[in-house]
Amino acid sequence: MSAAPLLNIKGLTLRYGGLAAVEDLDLIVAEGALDALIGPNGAGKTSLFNLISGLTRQDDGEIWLGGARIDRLSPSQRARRGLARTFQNLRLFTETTAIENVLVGMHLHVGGSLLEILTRFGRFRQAERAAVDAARELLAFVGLSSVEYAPAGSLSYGDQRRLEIARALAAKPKLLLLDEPAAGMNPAETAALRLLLEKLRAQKISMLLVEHDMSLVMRLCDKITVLNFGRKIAEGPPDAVRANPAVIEAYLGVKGAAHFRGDAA
Ligand SMILES: Nc1ncnc2c1ncn2[C@@H]1O[C@H](COP(=O)(O)OP(=O)(O)OP(=O)(O)O)[C@@H](O)[C@H]1O
Repeated sequence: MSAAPLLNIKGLTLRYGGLAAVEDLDLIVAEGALDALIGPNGAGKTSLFNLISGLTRQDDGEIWLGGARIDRLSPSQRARRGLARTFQNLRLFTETTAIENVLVGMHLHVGGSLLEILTRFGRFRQAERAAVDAARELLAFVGLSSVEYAPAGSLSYGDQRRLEIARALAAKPKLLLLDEPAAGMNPAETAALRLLLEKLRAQKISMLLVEHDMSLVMRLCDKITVLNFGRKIAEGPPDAVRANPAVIEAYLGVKGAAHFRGDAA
């Protein structure tokens, strides 16, 4: 039995001149799913994340979230509808503390501008106490309790990635888009990330992740969609995708079929 679609993408197309970065793409993320989007460099993964989150506008097609069409909304309107994302290149406020970074992610719910939250100003003071408690809980959830008041930029790379996830979670998203969450992580950090994503799945947060770490993707995800040159070339559970000849061929020039065994390299 398949769950209702939370994200429903229909015929999505984005062109840069003569090049289709994303072409006639259909994609569904079901409620509660933990799905992955993979493909060789330049396949269109980041372009698709930018389209979903509203940083880029499509040339064709539709994006629906929770039964409402969102593809004409601004990024912040989409965020208010329950969409959150992390970025391939971290986008934390490095000079401010970990907890303040989470509080910034919460501003959709607490009310008030970034500046007002950071300066603890005016009528937001009352809401602030509850927000700080919630931010603490989120930091504990991702395993960062011990560094609440450390500047974000002083944290290890793996901790900064987890802080980005905490900040994204602060907006209470229905769907979390994770752009290469394991990039640059050591094996211990990747193992901790995997546990974190499993905890999020247990909390019924739907996730779509772009990830090059095949071991992580193969072990963790319900469904994998494979892009190549902007088009979907395969989709299905990990076992089916890793055995798919079109997928192996798409990666052959990159790292070869061994890429898909899901073994730690
Ligand atoms: N702003 C842009 N202008 C022109 N072409 C672009 C632009 N952004 C992306 N592209 C092209 O669109 C295609 C898809 O790029 P995209 O970055 O989405 O791929 P990707 O799958 O995320 O790659 P990677 O794994 O390297 O991050 C590529 O051919 C890329 O060169």
